[in-house]
Amino acid sequence: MAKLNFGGVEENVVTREEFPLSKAQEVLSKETVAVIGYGVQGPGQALNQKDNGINVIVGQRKNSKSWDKAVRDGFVPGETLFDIEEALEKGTIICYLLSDAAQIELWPTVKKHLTAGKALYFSHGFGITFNEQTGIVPPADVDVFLVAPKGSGTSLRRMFLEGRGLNSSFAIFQDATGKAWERVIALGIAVGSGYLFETDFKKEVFSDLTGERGTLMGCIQGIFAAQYEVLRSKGHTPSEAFNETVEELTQSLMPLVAENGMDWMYANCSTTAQRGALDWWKKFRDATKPVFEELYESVATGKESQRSIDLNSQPDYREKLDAELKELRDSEIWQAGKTVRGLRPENQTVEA
Ligand SMILES: NC(=O)c1ccc[n+]([C@@H]2O[C@H](COP(=O)([O-])OP(=O)(O)OC[C@H]3O[C@@H](n4cnc5c(N)ncnc54)[C@H](O)[C@@H]3O)[C@@H](O)[C@H]2O)c1
Ligand SMILES: CC(C)(O)[C@@H](O)C(=O)O
Ligand SMILES: [Mg+2]
Ligand SMILES: [Mg+2]
Repeated sequence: MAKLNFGGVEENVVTREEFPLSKAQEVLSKETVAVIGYGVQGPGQALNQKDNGINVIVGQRKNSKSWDKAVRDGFVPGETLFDIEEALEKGTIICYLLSDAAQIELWPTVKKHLTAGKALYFSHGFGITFNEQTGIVPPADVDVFLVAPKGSGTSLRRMFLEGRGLNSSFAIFQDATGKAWERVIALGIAVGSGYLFETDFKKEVFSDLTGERGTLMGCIQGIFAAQYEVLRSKGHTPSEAFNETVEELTQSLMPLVAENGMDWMYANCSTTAQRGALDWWKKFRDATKPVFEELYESVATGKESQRSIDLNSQPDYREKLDAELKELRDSEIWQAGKTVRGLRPENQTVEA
């Protein structure tokens, strides 16, 4: 592993130079990688592995939309696409990419097919860390590890097609064969990771649940809503409020942060903006830090995982979820956003 300096802290990471695709192909040459589940991560990981020359098959419920999508994506029924049980039987590495809640339901079936020497692969530490809630306890004679791409499966695939890579963490929970390290790293490279950083199952799930409830999704939606509502209540138009809250951030400023960091983005704004943003960021940090502490605690005590399991197991959960998402979609801010996106020059049809 390469030892690199991350802001003064040394970390061991795996880069693509150090562990090239050719090495991953060699390590996985005798394996059948069975990707179980074809939702969001399933397609990204299965297609990237397929394009990277790995022997990958997909296991998915027949007569489902995801089965049809797998067929459209080039997986062939009876050759590289099977129902879940058949894929579990054929796979030497089982990539368990059902939703975290569905993993609980299917676990007895998966366990049955985990014969000695196989590997069980996750993209989340959820099932293993919260095993008192999930009942997922693998047999001792299989490897158990994870590669957790730090982003959506949609981005994993898009970035792969653009010749880029999405960073992933990796962790080994159980090394029964003595080959867990090379197997997990090979898979991490094959699914299209940028670089791989080491974690453990508990840290992965604690950070991931915090991140998605926090700055990546929950918190960002919360602060968007707060600023938008204040601007609207003070008489600003939806167009002004949306541009000043979301559009400028995603289209202009975050790409600058992605390219060269926050200080560089600051340096490319006016001295007036810099002064104000330097004055105000610590107030926002101090206002939100207690909420992040509360959130982390809720994750670490198992409250968040239990809530997710309980709600997902309700028979009408899908409809309730759709209603909540519709409320978000129908809110003024995101309806205004729809109009704004439609006005981006690249989204407008050219008139004759
Ligand atoms: N969504 C992401 O981009 C993302 C990112 C990083 C990690 N992960 C992790 O990857 C794993 C897969 O997540 P996902 O978002 O791709 O899952 P998902 O919610 O998209 O579901 C995946 C598949 O599960 C199948 N499924 C659902 N219920 C089922 C059941 N009862 N029986 C059989 N099949 C069932 C669906 O048909 C679908 O093909 C999870 O552990 C998740 O935490 C996801
Ligand atoms: C894409 C995310 C938010 O990073 C992932 O953690 C998920 O659960 O979908
Ligand atoms: Mg997550
Ligand atoms: Mg995540």
